[in-house]
Amino acid sequence: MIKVSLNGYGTIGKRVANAIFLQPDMKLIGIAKTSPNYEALVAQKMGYRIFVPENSIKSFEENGIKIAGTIEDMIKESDIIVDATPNGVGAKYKEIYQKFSKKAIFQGGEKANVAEVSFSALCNYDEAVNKNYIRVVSCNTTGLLRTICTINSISKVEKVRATVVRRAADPKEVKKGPINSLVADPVSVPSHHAKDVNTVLKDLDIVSMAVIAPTTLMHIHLLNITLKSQVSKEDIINKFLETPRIVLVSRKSDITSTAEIIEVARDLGRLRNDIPEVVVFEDSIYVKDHEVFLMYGVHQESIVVPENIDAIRASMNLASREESIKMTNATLGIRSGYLI
Ligand SMILES: NC(=O)C1=CN([C@@H]2O[C@H](COP(=O)(O)OP(=O)(O)OC[C@H]3O[C@@H](n4cnc5c(N)ncnc54)[C@H](O)[C@@H]3O)[C@@H](O)[C@H]2O)C=CC1
Ligand SMILES: O=C(OP(=O)(O)O)[C@H](O)COP(=O)(O)O
Repeated sequence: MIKVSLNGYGTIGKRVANAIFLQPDMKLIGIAKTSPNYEALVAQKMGYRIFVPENSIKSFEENGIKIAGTIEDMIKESDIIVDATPNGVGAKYKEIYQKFSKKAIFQGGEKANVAEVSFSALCNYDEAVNKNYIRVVSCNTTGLLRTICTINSISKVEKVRATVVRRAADPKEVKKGPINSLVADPVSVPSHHAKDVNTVLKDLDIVSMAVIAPTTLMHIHLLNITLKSQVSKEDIINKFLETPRIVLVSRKSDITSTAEIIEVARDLGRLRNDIPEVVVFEDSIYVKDHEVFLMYGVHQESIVVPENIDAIRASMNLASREESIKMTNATLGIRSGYLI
């Protein structure tokens, strides 16, 4: 059993901790938090061991939270740490991981150079095998890479033009906006998403533009992909249907929005309404000569969760790409085919 700990128990961290807990080849050592807020109280209720900075022990204990030790204690006890702390904080923690010769998985908010490799399981699992420091790319980049690498397996992708409609905030974030505007973010082109895709697919011709929309549920991507050879709409649909971590919504289900996708997750009783799969609108797939157009939704809070689990296996060389993806999907209930 590989000993794994989770530093930064927020939107991503709480989901990855739960996923680690469910893996048959991993043991969750504990989670680290800095503030004794509701997330720490829930973690305690879940039965996780909680580690905190030395100077915060008193404030946690005053809030009725039992402490298992300091964050350094947790790091020392682990073989590998998943760092899901806020953007830039992971890079500071890297010094501590290095000090104790521990491997670490970072998130997409960190700069690419924090790690030896940026990671997307379907695209470059093998490149990450045995690496000490791996960065799971951001939610939007994970959605882009999963889709592009899948289409590339039926015909070589020569060019991608992507428009990313970003959710403004996660549902729990009370201070973020906008509430009454679409914001070009970044206003400059290309947005950082194309650059981030190039950390994995280094030679791909990709340009992305992004706007932020006042919604919390999901991102939506509008893609225009140029292929080397023409493929049919059916070829693409069939490939998506057999690909793990991609699901389709069809005209039959009458789903045309992120709200309805999340409602299906609620109705299915999925934990936290999570949909780690890329959700492709089947009717948006359109082929014109060598060009493919499509739209899909990305559930920002959960799409990177299976990638983190596979990144741990790659780093520890625990399983092949196929074995790891299969085990992760089975334990987390991640599907292929139609969402409903
Ligand atoms: N929220 C999202 O939609 C996605 C976020 N990411 C990336 O995941 C990373 C984490 O983002 P979120 O989970 O959204 O952030 P978050 O703010 O929800 O969670 C961060 C957690 O880290 C804790 N923390 C803060 N400083 C700390 C420290 N010094 N030591 C230990 N814990 C500390 C906070 O208390 C909080 O619980 C970022 O790199 C982000 O870019 C990636 C994909 C999607
Ligand atoms: O990494 C993300 O988005 P991004 O790929 O658009 O930068 C996550 O959704 C976090 O974005 P945030 O920095 O707006 O919280």
